[in-house]
Amino acid sequence: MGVLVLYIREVDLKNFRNFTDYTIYLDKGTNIILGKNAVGKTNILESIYLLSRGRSFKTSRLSEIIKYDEDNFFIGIKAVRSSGEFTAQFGYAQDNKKQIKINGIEINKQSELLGNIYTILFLPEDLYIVKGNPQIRRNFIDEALLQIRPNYTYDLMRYYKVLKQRNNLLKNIAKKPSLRYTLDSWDEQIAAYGIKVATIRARFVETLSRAVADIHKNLSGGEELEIKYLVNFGNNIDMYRELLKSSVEKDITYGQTTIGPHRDDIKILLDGKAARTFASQGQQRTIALSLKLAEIKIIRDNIGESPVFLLDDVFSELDDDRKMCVMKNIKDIQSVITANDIHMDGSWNVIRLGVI
Ligand SMILES: Nc1ncnc2c1ncn2[C@@H]1O[C@H](COP(=O)(O)OP(=O)(O)OP(=O)(O)O)[C@@H](O)[C@H]1O
Repeated sequence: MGVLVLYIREVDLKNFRNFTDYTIYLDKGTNIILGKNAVGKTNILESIYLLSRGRSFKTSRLSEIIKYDEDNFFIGIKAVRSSGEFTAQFGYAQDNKKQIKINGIEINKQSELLGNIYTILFLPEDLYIVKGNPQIRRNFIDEALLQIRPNYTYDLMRYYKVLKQRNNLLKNIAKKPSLRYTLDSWDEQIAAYGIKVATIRARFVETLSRAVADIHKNLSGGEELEIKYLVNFGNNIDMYRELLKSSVEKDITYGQTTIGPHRDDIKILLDGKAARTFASQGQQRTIALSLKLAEIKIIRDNIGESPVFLLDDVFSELDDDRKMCVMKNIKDIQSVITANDIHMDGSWNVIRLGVI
């Protein structure tokens, strides 16, 4: 892992979404991108995220990002890091060609891009980490782990691969019961990988729960937040194997494995009550924000420097006290915040897009 980027100072965009040729200059601290709807504020966050993670949070098709009627896009980032200037460039042409350069040198594997610029993204829909279904919470944990512990990708991929194979076999057994004897070997594998995934997730949720409690108390003016990883298959491999065995008839009927970490959940408790059903929309948004801030703290503790915090439309539904508290909490890290307007005084860098 290279030296971590301390802060981004410039983003150059060419034919990127609605920008033909645009440069944005950022400060080390809080940056607020102001503008009316559809001027391209979120697109700027998307460009930074793309250079950090190698993919967009809006689309899986890079061709969609190219400005209409053009045939390629380019993003260039200049950053200041302890060892000097750092540059990263990402070019993509219509014919599916990517060109990625770090400090002017072309890299062949996209994975080499990762671990240079760390970002944490907050989107309005992150409210659904609290409010939505368990899959959204699992995704949040998995995404967080991928930045902190890149090898986790392999554990997760192996688990999902075996799960898919077991599910296919369950469907085949329904048609041809004599295949049933082959289940045992899959159960062994699925239990081994499943325990690994759940253990890594549970450990991370414990760390997250410790980190988020103080942050949330501070943001909310005293509310107690607690999160717990809920395993649906017991806490050891023997119990897991037993449960796989005892649910086999149900699994064959549904053609799906009903036990395992792909069904786990993360319980979020606000003052001891389930935040999913009990908390208000503003409280849920504050919880989501606290979780992201806790993620930043964990990355900082692990890596030694803070990620860049990208916040899309964070102020909607937060009252003035909570807004001020958010600004106070992020003042020591680099952040890029989009907003339609801002009615607060502070020493931040304001970038106005379009005519407002
Ligand atoms: N490939 C593209 N080429 C040109 N323009 C595009 C492309 N993709 C998206 N756009 C334009 O980008 C604009 C949306 O930008 P963005 O989502 O960043 O807006 P925003 O400023 O965040 O708005 P809001 O305040 O409503 O969230 C839309 O007008 C859309 O038409």
